[in-house]
Amino acid sequence: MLAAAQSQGVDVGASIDLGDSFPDALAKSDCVIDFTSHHFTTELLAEALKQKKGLVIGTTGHTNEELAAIKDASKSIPIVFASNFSVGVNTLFWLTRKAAELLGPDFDLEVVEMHHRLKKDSPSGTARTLVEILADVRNLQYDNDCRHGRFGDVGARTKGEIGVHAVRGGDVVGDHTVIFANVGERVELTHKASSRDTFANGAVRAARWLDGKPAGLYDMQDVLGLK
Ligand SMILES: NC(=O)C1=CN([C@@H]2O[C@H](COP(=O)(O)OP(=O)(O)OC[C@H]3O[C@@H](n4cnc5c(N)ncnc54)[C@H](OP(=O)(O)O)[C@@H]3O)[C@@H](O)[C@H]2O)C=CC1
Ligand SMILES: O=C(O)C1=N[C@H](C(=O)O)C[C@H](O)C1
Repeated sequence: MLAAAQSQGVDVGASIDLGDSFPDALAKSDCVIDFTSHHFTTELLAEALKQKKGLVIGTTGHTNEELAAIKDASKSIPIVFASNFSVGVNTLFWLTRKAAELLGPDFDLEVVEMHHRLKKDSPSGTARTLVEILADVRNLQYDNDCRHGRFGDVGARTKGEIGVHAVRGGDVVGDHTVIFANVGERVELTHKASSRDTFANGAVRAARWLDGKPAGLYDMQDVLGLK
């Protein structure tokens, strides 16, 4: 993260003393860039609200309650919340919506993601966002209509399901493929990240963009002007 910030001309000199606690560090900061665990989200929101600081949240794997708390906090502070900070994946989000609209309801929808062996949450936040985009186009819902993998005598695929499959191994930075499959043809949209710097650079860009923004819930598409 520090290297990425430096590459964007941000002063990350070793002389900056952020103190020994999160509240101390936050008091000396303009905003927080959060890539931790969703278990930290409640504490993060409480302190940011107390100190009226903006947030850039990249952490994934939140519960519905934590997602609701982020939305609620954004009524008081500006928050950029993005499952993926890369320019490529945000373009994939845009392309996925367009392809789903153009290909229409006859195409079966499946999302496959692969990440390094240390990743704790599944499916990835990016895969979840992709499914949410597809669900939005099809008038489906992530919680009800997303099928997480298949095992056993589950029967034939139904039209109203969107499959999502999480593969884990090695040091894979992050691969995502959206499959649109019909009888006789299929379209696949794939993004592969090869360096984590792409996420760090995007998060620093989001933090700069956030400066001076009013309270609200923003995403990386807002930062990149893709909306
Ligand atoms: N939106 C995006 O573009 C991206 C999002 N991510 C997401 O970011 C998150 C972190 O991923 P990754 O960096 O691989 O994970 P790591 O486990 O490598 O790092 C997480 C860091 O957060 C710290 N941390 C965890 N829990 C807490 C807590 N409760 N309080 C304070 N610090 C905590 C850990 O400290 P310690 O080691 O001491 O436990 C560690 O330094 C994941 O949800 C991941 O999906 C990742 C990359 C890109
Ligand atoms: O944990 C990771 O590594 C990543 N997490 C994010 C996600 O869950 O989508 C983004 C990226 O794919 C890397």
